[in-house]
Amino acid sequence: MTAPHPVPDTSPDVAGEIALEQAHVDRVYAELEKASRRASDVEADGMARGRTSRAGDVRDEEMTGLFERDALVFAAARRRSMIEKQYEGLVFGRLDLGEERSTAAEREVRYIGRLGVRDDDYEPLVVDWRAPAASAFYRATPVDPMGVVRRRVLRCRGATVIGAEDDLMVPEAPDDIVVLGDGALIAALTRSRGRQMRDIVATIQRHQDEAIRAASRGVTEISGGPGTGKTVVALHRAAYLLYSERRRFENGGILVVGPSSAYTAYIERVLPSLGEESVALRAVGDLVDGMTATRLDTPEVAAIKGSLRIRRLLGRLTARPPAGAQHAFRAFVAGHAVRLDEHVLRRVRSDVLRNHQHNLGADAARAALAEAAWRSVRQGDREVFLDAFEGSRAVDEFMATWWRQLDPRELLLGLADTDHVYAVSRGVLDQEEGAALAGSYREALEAGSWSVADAALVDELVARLGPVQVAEREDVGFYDIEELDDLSAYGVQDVRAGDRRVVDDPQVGIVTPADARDRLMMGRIDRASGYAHVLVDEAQDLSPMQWRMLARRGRTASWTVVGDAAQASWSDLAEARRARDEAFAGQERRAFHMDTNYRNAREIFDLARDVILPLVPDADIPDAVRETGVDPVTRAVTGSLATAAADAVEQLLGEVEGSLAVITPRRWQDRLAGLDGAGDGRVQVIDPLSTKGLEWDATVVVDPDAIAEESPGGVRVLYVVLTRAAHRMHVLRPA
Ligand SMILES: Nc1ncnc2c1ncn2[C@@H]1O[C@H](COP(=O)(O)OP(=O)(O)OP(=O)(O)O)[C@@H](O)[C@H]1O
Repeated sequence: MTAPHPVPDTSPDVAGEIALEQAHVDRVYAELEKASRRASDVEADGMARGRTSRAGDVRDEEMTGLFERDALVFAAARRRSMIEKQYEGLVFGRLDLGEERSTAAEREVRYIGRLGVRDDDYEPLVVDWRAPAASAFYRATPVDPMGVVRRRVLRCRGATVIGAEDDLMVPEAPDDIVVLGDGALIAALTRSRGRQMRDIVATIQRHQDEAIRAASRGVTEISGGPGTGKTVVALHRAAYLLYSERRRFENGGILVVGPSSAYTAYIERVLPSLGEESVALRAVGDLVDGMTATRLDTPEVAAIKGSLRIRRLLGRLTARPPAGAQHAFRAFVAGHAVRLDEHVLRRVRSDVLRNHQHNLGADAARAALAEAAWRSVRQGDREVFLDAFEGSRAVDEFMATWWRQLDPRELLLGLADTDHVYAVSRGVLDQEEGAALAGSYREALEAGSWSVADAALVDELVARLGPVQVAEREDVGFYDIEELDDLSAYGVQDVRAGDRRVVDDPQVGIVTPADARDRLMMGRIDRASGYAHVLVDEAQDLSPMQWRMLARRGRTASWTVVGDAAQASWSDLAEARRARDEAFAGQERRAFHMDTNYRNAREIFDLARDVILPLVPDADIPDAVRETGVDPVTRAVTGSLATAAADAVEQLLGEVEGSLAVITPRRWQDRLAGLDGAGDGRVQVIDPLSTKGLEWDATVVVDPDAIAEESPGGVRVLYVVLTRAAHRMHVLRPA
């Protein structure tokens, strides 16, 4: 395999060129040292300005001083932290610009780096890769050289230049120009992979750069087959947007959404390495604040929870009286016996819900109830009656259950009762589907964890119900505590108002999250906050309900949407497309297509292509540019699968330098779990769906037929699995 670390080149041409580059890089680092020291001084100075010898009130002018200080210290600390983070490989490119036959004196030299650095005379020593002056570094080609004679990619370790790779943009190099290396891209692609994705800032290709720098407004769609750089391009686009319109995107926020927490862990280093930390990275199961969902439902249940028809069921849940509410209202008010039957209460409820979200509608409901009560009496003075109604303890008690605050999670957990599901799903789900849905909530109650598909349902319910209103501390009075106390009869052991514990039974002690129901209801669910830009990766997998969840976060946002239909694990693509169109709310769209596979060696991708094409003839098949001369190994296993997998792992650990995955369907997971962490942590055992968006140097694919059978997207998920390896792949088929 190729060496993971570049070895210094020692030929005389190279040594001379590297010495020249080193001189410039040294100047840059010296300048940075100075800048870093200046930033520290500003920080120290700012802190000193904020110190005051007088305790007590702060005068206005002092306040202004403090704001200034905060702004100064913030800017200086940010600059210093950026400098520290981008120390490694700070300068990575050089352009020699001029006419084809120009002399050295006539040419302009421009260095490109992770951030811009200027000398004392404000002359640029390095141009930020995102600045317009850097764009020729990515866009110049021999057909359209854009004034570039030579583009050079520098390889550095720390502050030391150890190599360089050149591309000549003119047919013949001027005499004084030395051309080194075989091209930076292939060198980058052959390097081994780690556990986390790296940035590609030194080797972004022209077509990728066009997508990265596309206008910020509207919807930018990036499509392409496996390994075509869609994810990495989208992340560089986020960094570019922050650079080009920092105020808009930093204030409004950029949300990056991926399929799983394994994916967010995999990509989380890319943006910080580009100097950007103010981006929210979320897995689709973590989009609802206060809720974390990683468990996957069976494909049948995921299909029910993801499709739009579930909205009818959710609508019925929110329109019903809460569990425990009385069916009729009876009380003496102002000397009159009032009785409101179930059908009257139902009408009052539906009238109120027409104009109010349930959790925000308690006052309106109380007023409507008073009117209905008055209509049923119509004796005496109306105002006197309404006043008495308002002050009635019986009304308080009735309202406390009839219109209590509803937590969306409680409504979903109610679906663990199959009969309840049948009652609310008539005309929406058949019996089998209803039973499967109920089963999934019993599973949640056993496991104490939500499924990824539940997040979208909770979000939909929050939108219908409104956020749960928590009483202010001083509003939590005797009645509340008394009423909450009763819940202990139903197995509730700990109730909190805000962050205050109001039921505390010393016999029970502090309730730990080991209690599954408690764990499911932990934290406070809130309304979605909006973002200025939403970037969605693996968009082909989102269900219609998940698109609605995203739409709530992107009502005023521009979008970058990345995907490949052939890798979809969601079955009803047409319905998902409609929900997606709705989320974009008619904004202008621009599309970019990526057609070069930078990940897989050609030999590996050929195998994957032969699997997908017979079943999905219109799959978007990219060109794999790199060959290793080594075909993937396919073995029929007659003996123990665990032994065969261990053998494959051992062989591959010797052949590649970096990461390795054993990808196995659910049925073999337990038997292969022991391989996780082997090779000093280089080996990971992982299920097929969780491999979305990830890559390894080598993979062992276990039982491909079972992967296709078990997965909701069938062969499309197998296609994902077969396109995760960069350099080597073994496929094991139980005979
Ligand atoms: N210009 C480039 N220079 C160096 N490496 C690149 C370049 N473009 C892409 N790559 C590498 O190719 C690999 C695949 O990229 P990425 O994961 O973004 O592809 P993808 O299209 O999102 O794949 P998939 O759809 O299969 O998940 C990554 O290792 C990425 O760093």
